[in-house]
Amino acid sequence: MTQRPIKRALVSVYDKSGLEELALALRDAGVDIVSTGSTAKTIEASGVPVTPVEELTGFPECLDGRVKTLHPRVHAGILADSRLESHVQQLADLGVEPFDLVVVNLYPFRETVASGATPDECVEQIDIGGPSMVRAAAKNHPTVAIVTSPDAYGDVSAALASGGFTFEQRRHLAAQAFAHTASYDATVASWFASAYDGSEDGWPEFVGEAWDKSAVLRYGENPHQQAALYTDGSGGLAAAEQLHGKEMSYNNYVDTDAAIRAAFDHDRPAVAIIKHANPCGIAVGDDIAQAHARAHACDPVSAFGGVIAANRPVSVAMAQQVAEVFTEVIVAPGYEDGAVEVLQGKKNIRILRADDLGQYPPAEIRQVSGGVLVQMRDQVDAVVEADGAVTGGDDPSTWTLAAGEPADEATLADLAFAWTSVRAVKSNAILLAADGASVGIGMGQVNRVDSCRLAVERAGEERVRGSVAASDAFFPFADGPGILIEAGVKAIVQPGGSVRDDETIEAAKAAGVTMYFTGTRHFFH
Ligand SMILES: NC(=O)c1ncn([C@@H]2O[C@H](COP(=O)(O)O)[C@@H](O)[C@H]2O)c1NC=O
Repeated sequence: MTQRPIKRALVSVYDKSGLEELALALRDAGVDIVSTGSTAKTIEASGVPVTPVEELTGFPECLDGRVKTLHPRVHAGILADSRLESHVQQLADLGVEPFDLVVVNLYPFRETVASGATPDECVEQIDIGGPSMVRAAAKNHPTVAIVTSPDAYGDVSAALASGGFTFEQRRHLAAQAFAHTASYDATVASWFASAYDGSEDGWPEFVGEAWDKSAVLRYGENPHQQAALYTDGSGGLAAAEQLHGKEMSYNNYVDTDAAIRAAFDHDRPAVAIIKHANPCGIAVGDDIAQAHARAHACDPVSAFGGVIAANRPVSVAMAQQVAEVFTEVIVAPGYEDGAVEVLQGKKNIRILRADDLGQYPPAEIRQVSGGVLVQMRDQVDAVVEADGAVTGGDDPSTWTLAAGEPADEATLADLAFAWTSVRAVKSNAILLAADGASVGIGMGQVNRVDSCRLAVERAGEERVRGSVAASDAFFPFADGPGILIEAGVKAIVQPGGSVRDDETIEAAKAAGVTMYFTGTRHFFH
């Protein structure tokens, strides 16, 4: 279908950015502007003639702005289908002039909720008239162009210069507009559902999420799968700034998220190196370079082509270490002067930065066929401070000594580190640690005894002796601990709770190995 010239526009925007430029462009193109309250005042102040909407409706804006544009003279002007002679005739009979362009953006409901406003203040920010106009204009896209974002004002100027939006452009704008109101309503409905639905089980009857496309990825997990990245606008990895390197792939995102999860569990400077969503090294250190060196030493073979997360700004010393190893991605809250330049020496490394890494919403969602599972996120409360002190719900002071002598301070700090770190390893997970660094990790096995074997084998005879072990869940049999004990592990931390705990405790006692029960497990599938 052909272009439709823009002769009359309705403008009603909460976000006034770019409004003056838009108004000037409309005026220069000879477009009549009708507008609401403070939008009209802003337009007028820029010297552009504007008709207040009250003049059109013959009705004053009232109820603190709850009623401004909710009027047949507005909505008939938006909804008349210019292709239908009957609509054109009816407008003429009613003395209503049609609109060709509607520019609306909505009250900031999400931002108001996030600001900690009272329920009444949040409810007042639910836009009613705005979405009505947006939906009406989007429905009538064969006639009307709908613009919901200041980002599209440049397109309006271009359309004015070229004789109007084409049908395809109006249809595209309509799709954007319906996505905008759907996202807005999902936010409002989720807020109501979680704040007021009154379910006795504590779970809202409705969960709504809206994501906006942020990037088309080269492919998905495999080259034959198409993929894209969508964001919820809350920041995090999906919004991280890329400072260097090739574009992020689907697998890069998955692995980088796993790396962030692993590194940001620790309070001390920490580095996690991930391959295929599992850590091949996690370590804390006095500084970030030391943490990286220790994490890398855990499994240098697997660290090749890995994804690295640091929970502190990357120093030049760390960057120099990283630059020696082929690395897919590095992500950190910042980079000290000169560190990026050192890393850039590697052409392909993707360098990411974000201020808010490690902050996840309290609930997480996983898709299954026909639905989604929603659970509260597994949190780690055990925090190892620089002086080795541990605080929080996974605090060793809450653990039960099940076998052997109480651990000395250094051993207890290592157990706490291992316990915190094993949370980031896919189940069944066994993590061996020494001096604040993993030395052997057994991950993702379908039985715990194989994970023990793998961890011991990865650590090697020398490093396993005198190390400590953490198991993400209880040992169902004494065979797993038997492998760890025989290899020379000096202390073990595990949740406990198996019907055969006695056998495991006996094995530890017999070998003089310290064993703690945490009472908490950290499965990660
Ligand atoms: N109630 C109405 O009739 C109504 N019509 C438009 N609005 C909103 O009012 C805002 C613009 O108002 P103002 O021009 O006064 O700043 C826009 O965000 C628009 O979405 C309305 N406000 C809320 O529903």
